[in-house]
Amino acid sequence: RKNGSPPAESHSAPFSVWGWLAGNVSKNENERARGVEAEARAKLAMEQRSARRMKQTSRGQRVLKEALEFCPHDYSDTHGEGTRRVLVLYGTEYGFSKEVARKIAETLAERVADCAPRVLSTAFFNVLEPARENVIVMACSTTGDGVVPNDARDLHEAMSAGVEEEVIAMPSEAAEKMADDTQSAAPRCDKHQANPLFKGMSEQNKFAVIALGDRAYAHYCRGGLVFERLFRAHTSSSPLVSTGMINQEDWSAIDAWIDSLVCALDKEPVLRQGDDDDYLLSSVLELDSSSTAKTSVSKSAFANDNPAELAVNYTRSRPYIAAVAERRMLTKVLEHGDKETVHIEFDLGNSGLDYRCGDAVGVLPANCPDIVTDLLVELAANSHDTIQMRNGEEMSVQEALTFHFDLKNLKPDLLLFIRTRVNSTQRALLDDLLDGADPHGKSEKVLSYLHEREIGDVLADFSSANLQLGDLVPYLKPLLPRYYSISSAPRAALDHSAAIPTQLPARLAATVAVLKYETLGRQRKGVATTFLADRVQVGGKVPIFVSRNMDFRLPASPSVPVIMIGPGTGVAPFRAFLQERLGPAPLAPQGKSVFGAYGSENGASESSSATIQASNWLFFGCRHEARDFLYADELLAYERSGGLRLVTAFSRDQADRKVYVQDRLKEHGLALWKEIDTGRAHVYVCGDAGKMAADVHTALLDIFKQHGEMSQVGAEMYMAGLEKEHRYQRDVWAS
Ligand SMILES: Cc1cc2nc3c(=O)[nH]c(=O)nc-3n(C[C@H](O)[C@H](O)[C@H](O)COP(=O)(O)O)c2cc1C
Repeated sequence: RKNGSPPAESHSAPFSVWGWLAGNVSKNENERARGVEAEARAKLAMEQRSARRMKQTSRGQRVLKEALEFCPHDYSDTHGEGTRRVLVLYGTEYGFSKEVARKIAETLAERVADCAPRVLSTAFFNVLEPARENVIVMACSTTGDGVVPNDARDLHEAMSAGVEEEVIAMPSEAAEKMADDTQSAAPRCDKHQANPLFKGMSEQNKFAVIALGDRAYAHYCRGGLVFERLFRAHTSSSPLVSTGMINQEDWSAIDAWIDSLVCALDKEPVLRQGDDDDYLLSSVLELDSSSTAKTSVSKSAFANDNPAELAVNYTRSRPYIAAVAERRMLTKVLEHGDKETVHIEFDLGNSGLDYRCGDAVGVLPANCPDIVTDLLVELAANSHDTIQMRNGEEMSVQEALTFHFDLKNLKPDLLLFIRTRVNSTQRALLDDLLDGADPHGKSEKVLSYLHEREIGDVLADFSSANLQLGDLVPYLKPLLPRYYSISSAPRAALDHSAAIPTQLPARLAATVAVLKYETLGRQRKGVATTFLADRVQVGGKVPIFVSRNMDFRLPASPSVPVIMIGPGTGVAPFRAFLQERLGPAPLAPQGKSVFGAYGSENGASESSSATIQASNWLFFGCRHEARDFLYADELLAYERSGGLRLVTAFSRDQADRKVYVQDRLKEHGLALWKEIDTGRAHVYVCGDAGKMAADVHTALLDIFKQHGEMSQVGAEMYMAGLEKEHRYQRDVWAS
């Protein structure tokens, strides 16, 4: 700092020694004080660093220990000669792959001789020494638009070093074909360039992959398939068994794949490890005995973690309990069937919870008290009774049913269990229902029966079973977090925006379409959406955390044009994008109606080209301008200010035909083509992964064909090029 000027921040720092001294002491004293201040600052920084390190290390230790607790084996028996070291790694976004990994480990421990399976999250891959594992089994899901889950990203990056790029970016169909063929050639991996962690891997290190996904998505099981190819590259060999590709939660297919793995391992010669120590076990044992925060984990497991991130890294198991700061309805319900969508804002207080535009918020919901009460009555249970959870923890029945169990999405094997408890009349009914079902009780008939029912309905149908809650626990799924695209820009982004007059409070907003429907003559409610829209009050608390979405990011330069396509709640991340680029919407003074107040005369609004200076283009669609035009006032205000080019498609506002965003895209085909090809625009799509995303994709290809004069293949290659340059990004979900 020149001229001894005080550090800029001391003016605003509430307890700054400097700020206090400056107004009260002479020049000499000032200088001495500055020295004291500098010393105090250095000491504080050191203390903070050491506190962060403690937090970082103890968090790492706890998680590693938690992860390894899934090991069904007694380690002490498994170090002898002939024991196979099997590591089951999982990469998960929503927890299903972890469940599958656990089942794999349990089965292998039970059915394969000389096998010591352990389970570990991919998030902790850097404690691994992959070359010292006899077998690595990987269970990995796919998220976003065909990418690996967040917790597997670092592993993906580390394994990708030195591997030819085409292998990593291989299209799904080719990858699927390869996955089916255990003999196809291994992709090339340059061992000199490889990450040191994987350098020692060879064909001695066997591997197998099970990819969890959903056929509704364009890139089916791509996350697992990418890892399969990376393992092929590093070991220069093929998987032990064909890669499993699992659609949704198909446990029969999972069991069949595990069976094939058991057979393959039975046939494999038992290899003895050169060393008897299990390095992973040693790490955990060391953790057990370490009372201080020494970095005992081999290879400094958490060296890559960014301490700043760790300090504010709330997760689904350690969420931030946020207060609801604001909630408002974004739609008007005029008749039965109209959509209900709410805007909800969480106060982030001093949490330090950090997010970026494009990220999603994970919400841990609570079940509706009516369902819980009905179930307590059905089970003749007292809410204060206690119950033992799967992890051994005891809690009240009320708490377990409210926060921990999914009471709506039921597993088919629940019916198989109930069948063992009912009287003969009800057993005959169940036999009929289960006729033709697989060993897990799954069939089309069973799924459609369960689809219409919640747990209380099933228990009422088979009341003679006389069940206790404890009986049901193994058959109930855990209540999972729900994810919503964040519809606000973080304060940090807004602070940098020229348009912000004052600092805004740290908040996080979500846009939630409320799910209400009827089955069997009863009103049903979506768990999380009605929790957020109806049950939690302003000021009430909600556990939240952030789910990163690295594949949905604004270009670094604010001058790069963006084309945003987001019908319905798909507009959520684009509201955040607009806030980041333009500042909060320049709303008109209070008193204007939210709906249609600024719309153009013919109902569909579009800015006149004379006023457009913006490189922000938004295609929004909904049913009716007057009912579900989300954030109409804000979007139209941006448009009026010249910051946004807005194109709307109100599908049901014209009697003769329905108009969707893809139709509007085609109407603006030439201008879009110029913006993409000449302007180097980035294109974003958010919303329904099924019909909307596919139709928009086709519309874009048609535009490339027509205005770029390309063939179908040429247009597809052009699109692939955009994707590779991250200029075509999608945040889509299957409804
Ligand atoms: C937002 C979202 C995006 C998804 N994207 C894909 C995808 O691109 N391809 C796919 O096969 N499955 C996709 N899925 C389905 C998941 O992979 C599937 O539900 C899996 O069982 C989840 O496992 P996990 O809980 O371990 O993450 C997606 C699911 C969600 C919620």
